[in-house]
Amino acid sequence: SGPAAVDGERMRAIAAPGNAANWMSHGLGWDEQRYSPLDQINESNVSRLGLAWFDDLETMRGVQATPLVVDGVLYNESVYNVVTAYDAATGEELWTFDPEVGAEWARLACCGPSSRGIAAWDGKIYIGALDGRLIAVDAATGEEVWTTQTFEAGPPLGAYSITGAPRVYDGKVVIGNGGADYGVRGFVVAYDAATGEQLWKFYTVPGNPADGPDGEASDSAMQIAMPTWQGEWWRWGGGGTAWDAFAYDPELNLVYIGTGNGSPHMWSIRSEGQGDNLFLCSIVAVDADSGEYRWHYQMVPEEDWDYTCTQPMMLADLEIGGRERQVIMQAPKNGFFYVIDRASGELLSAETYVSQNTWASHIDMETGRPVLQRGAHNGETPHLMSPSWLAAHTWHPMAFNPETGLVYLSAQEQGDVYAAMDAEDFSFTYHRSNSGQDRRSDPDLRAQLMERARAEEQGYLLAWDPVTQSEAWRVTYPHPGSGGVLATAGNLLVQGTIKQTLAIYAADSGALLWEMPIDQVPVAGAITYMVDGVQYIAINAGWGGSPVYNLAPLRNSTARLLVFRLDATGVTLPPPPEPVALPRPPFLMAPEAQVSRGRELYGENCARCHGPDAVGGVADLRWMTAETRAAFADIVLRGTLADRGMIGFGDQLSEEDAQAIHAFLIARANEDYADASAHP
Ligand SMILES: O=C(O)c1cc(C(=O)O)c2c(n1)C(=O)C(=O)c1cc(C(=O)O)[nH]c1-2
Ligand SMILES: [Ca+2]
Repeated sequence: SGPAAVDGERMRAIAAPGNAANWMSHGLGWDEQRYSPLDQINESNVSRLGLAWFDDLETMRGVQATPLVVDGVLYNESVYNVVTAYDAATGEELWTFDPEVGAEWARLACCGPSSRGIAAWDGKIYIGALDGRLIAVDAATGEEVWTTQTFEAGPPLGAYSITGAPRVYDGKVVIGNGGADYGVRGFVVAYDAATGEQLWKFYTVPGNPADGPDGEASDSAMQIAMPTWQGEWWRWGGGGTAWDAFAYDPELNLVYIGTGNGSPHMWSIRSEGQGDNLFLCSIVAVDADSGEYRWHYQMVPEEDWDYTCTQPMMLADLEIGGRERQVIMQAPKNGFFYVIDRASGELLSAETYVSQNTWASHIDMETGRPVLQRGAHNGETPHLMSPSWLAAHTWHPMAFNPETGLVYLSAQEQGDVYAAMDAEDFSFTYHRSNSGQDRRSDPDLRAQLMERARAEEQGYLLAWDPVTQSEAWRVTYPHPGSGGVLATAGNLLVQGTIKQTLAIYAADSGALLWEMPIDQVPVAGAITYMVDGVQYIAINAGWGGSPVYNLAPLRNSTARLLVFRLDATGVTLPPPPEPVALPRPPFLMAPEAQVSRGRELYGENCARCHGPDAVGGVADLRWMTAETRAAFADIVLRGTLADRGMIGFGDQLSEEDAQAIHAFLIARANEDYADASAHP
C-alpha cells in the first residue's frame, strides 16, 4: 500500500459502490452521492464515537475542503490551498505543500481564500489554486510534478479565481473558476492528468459576436446561446462561472457542468432585460473526450438575482412512474429541487423546498420553464426576494442514501432586498463586485427581513424524497448556515451545525443519535474511510464562506481537521477562547447623507466578506475596537492587514469613501447595540 497506489485502474472503479475503504474523489464516487457503504460505525454503536486525532489549521477563515483518503493517507487542503498529507490513522504529518498564493487573491474571491478540495489520480494530487494555477504534486512526496495556469488574470475581464475542487475523470482533470460577481466570462477546461496538456475548453456564455468563434469545444453551443443575449453583455463578461459542481457518467461519457449567475447580476443592464441568456444557471452536459455540447437544462432563464446553479449535482438511478430513470439531481440557490434525465436533459420533476418562494410559483412541466411570481424581476424600486443570492442551498455538499431513497441537504430561508441601478448609472471596475444592484437599502424592507429572521427558524437539515418531491423530515436550527452532509450505510447522517457541534442523525427518521460541541461550525462535508479494519469519520471544522443574514460572527476557535472513531479516548479539544465583551460604539455624529453613501459603498465593496448590513462575515465590523477604528483608513485604503487577507482598497476608494463607510458602521453599531439579540 502507500500513496503510490492512487492508480488509474483502481480509480476507475470508484464510480461503483464497494470501494469503501478510500475516499478518492470529491463526492466519493463520480456520481457525487457521498454515500459510503461502510457500516462499522452505525446507529447502534455511534454513541461510542470519540475524537481519535485532530490538527489545528491555524486560521479563522472558512475551511470548505472535503479531504481525500487513499490507502491510509489523508490529504487535506486548508486556506490559500495549503495541502497536507497525514497518516489517516494516527494524524502524523507526512508532507505539506504550500503553493504560496498571494493574500491579495482573497479580494477576488467573494467568500474567502478557501477551496472545496483536491483531486487524486495515478500517484498525483491535483490542486486548483486560488490564483488560477492547476498544480499536480506527487502523492508520496508532495513535490510538484507539473503546473499550468488556467486563466488569464488582470483587467479588464480577468477577475477569475478558483475555489472549486478539481475532478479527475478517467485521466482528465476538469476545472472551472469563479468571478461572475466581479465580471468574467465563465469557462471549464480539461487537462491530461499525466502531463497537464490542455484537452478542451468550454465557454459557458458567448463572447463578442464581432470576434467570431473562439476555436474551442464550445463553438457549436455558442451558436445556440448567442441568440438568447441582447446588447453588449461581453463588455462585462456575461458570467456563467462553473465555480463548484461537476459530475461524470462514465457509461454515457458525459461531464456535467453546473453554471453560475450572470455578470452583471442585473438582467436589465446585462442583456437589456431580454432573452434567456444561455448557459447561465444551467446544467450543461458535454462529451468527456471532446468537450462538445450534448444537452442543457436552464434552471434560471433571465437570470437577475445571483442565483447560481453551481450547487452539487448527484447522479442516481431512480424508479419514477414505474420506470427506472437515470437522473441527475440538483437543489440550486433558487429553492427548487430538480430531477432531470441525465442522458437527454429532459426535466422529470421540480418542486420548491422552501416555505416562501417569491421567485417562481412552480415550474411548468410542458415547457420546463419557471412561472415567475409577479414582480420577481428587479426594477428601480427595492423589493424583497426569498430565496436571495444568500441561497436556499449553496455549495454545501448534499448526499443521497439509496437505502432510504432520500437526499439530505442543508437548507435555509434567507431573503434580501434587491433593486436594479439604472443602466446609465452602471460603471464597471476591475476588482470590484460589479452587480448592477442599487445598494441603497430600504429600511422598512430590512426591518421586515430582520423581523422574519427573529420569528422563524430559518435554517434546517432537510431529508427530501426525490421521487415524490416531498419532505421526509427536517431538523431545524436557530440560524441558517449549517454545513454539508455525509450519508453512510450505518443509517447515519453526519452534519456540522450552526450550534457549533458535530451531529449525527438516523438517516431514516432524523432522530439525533450523537452530538459533540466542537466550538466551531464545520461548513464542509464529512468523509468516512477505513484503515486496518477501523472506520473513521473526518471533517474540517472551520466556519466561513457564504454570509449568513442576522447572525453575528461566531467567536469560535481556529479551524481544525477533526477525526473520529469508536471508543477513542484521551484526545480532547483545547478550551474555547474567552468571550470578548462588546465595545460600546462611538456616538454617531455623521450626517445622514454620509451614512447613506457609506451604506452603498459598503454594499459594493465590503458586504461579501463582512456580511450584508455589516452582520456576519469574517469579522463583525459593528464591534470594532478603538484601535481598529483609529487605524480604519490605513486598513481599508493602505492594506495594513493585507497579510490577513484584508487588501487595501486605495486604488478604488478615497479617504472620504473610507470615512463614509466608517460612519455607516458606527450607525449600524448604534442601531444594534441596544438590542441584545443582535450580539454574538
Ligand atoms: O459567481 C461566481 O463566480 C461565484 C463564485 C463563488 C466562489 O467561487 O466561491 C461564489 C458565488 N459566486 C456565489 O454566488 C456564492 O453565493 C458563493 C458562496 C460561496 C462560499 O464560498 O460560501 N462562494 C460563492
Ligand atoms: Ca455568484
